[in-house]
Amino acid sequence: MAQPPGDTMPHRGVKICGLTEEAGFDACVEHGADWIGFVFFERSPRNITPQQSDRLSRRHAGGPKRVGLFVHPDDDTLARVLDGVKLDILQLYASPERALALSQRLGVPVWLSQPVSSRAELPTGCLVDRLLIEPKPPAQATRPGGNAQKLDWSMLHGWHPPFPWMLAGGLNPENVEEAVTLTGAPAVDVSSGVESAPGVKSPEAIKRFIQNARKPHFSV
Ligand SMILES: O=C(O)c1ccccc1N[C@@H]1O[C@H](COP(=O)(O)O)[C@@H](O)[C@H]1O
Repeated sequence: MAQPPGDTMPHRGVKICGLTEEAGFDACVEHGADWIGFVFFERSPRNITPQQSDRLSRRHAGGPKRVGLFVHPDDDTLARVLDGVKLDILQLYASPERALALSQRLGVPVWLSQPVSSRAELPTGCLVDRLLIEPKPPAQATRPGGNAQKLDWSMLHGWHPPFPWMLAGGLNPENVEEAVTLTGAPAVDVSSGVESAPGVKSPEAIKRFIQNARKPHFSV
């Protein structure tokens, strides 16, 4: 539903994904990110071990919820990571059925990444706690996300699904305000767009991304 500027705006959720070092993590806490993501995927420049993520996470009690990102994880991988670090939410690249089964078995909220390339591919239902709407990766990509690739936001125009979702893919401090204005996304996720080098977060970019994502806007 469109809202004129000046009305009470709903809180726009912000997730900063792929934290590996202290400065980035501290910036997320300081500037009020809702969620931070740890990537447990070896082919990512943001890959982190359970022990490293646990050390980072323990720098601050409370703060953003800790999201663990997994790409088609087997049961052993999940068990090993969950043994090493406390995660509040699992973000999965998996089939909806596998995601649902894991959520029921592990008793942890599960988000599902949903790559799309056209409006016709937008999901009509959600079996888990939230969907992340993002572009399909380029043909030569070595990972399904975290490629700084932008979705064609126009495909989300007027899309108001009855389930929680989040916009991801190619967002950065400069374009996030336009992205939320055009899509009405209730929450946004960024990884590459707040980095000074692959896998190294920029505290300054994190601050600007969070501020710009939450600027009041007139959603269309
Ligand atoms: O960040 C990664 O390295 C990554 C690796 C494998 C799967 C997903 C990954 N990141 C997620 O991809 C999207 C978009 O990222 P970007 O902002 O375009 O870099 C986001 O959901 C990240 O959580």
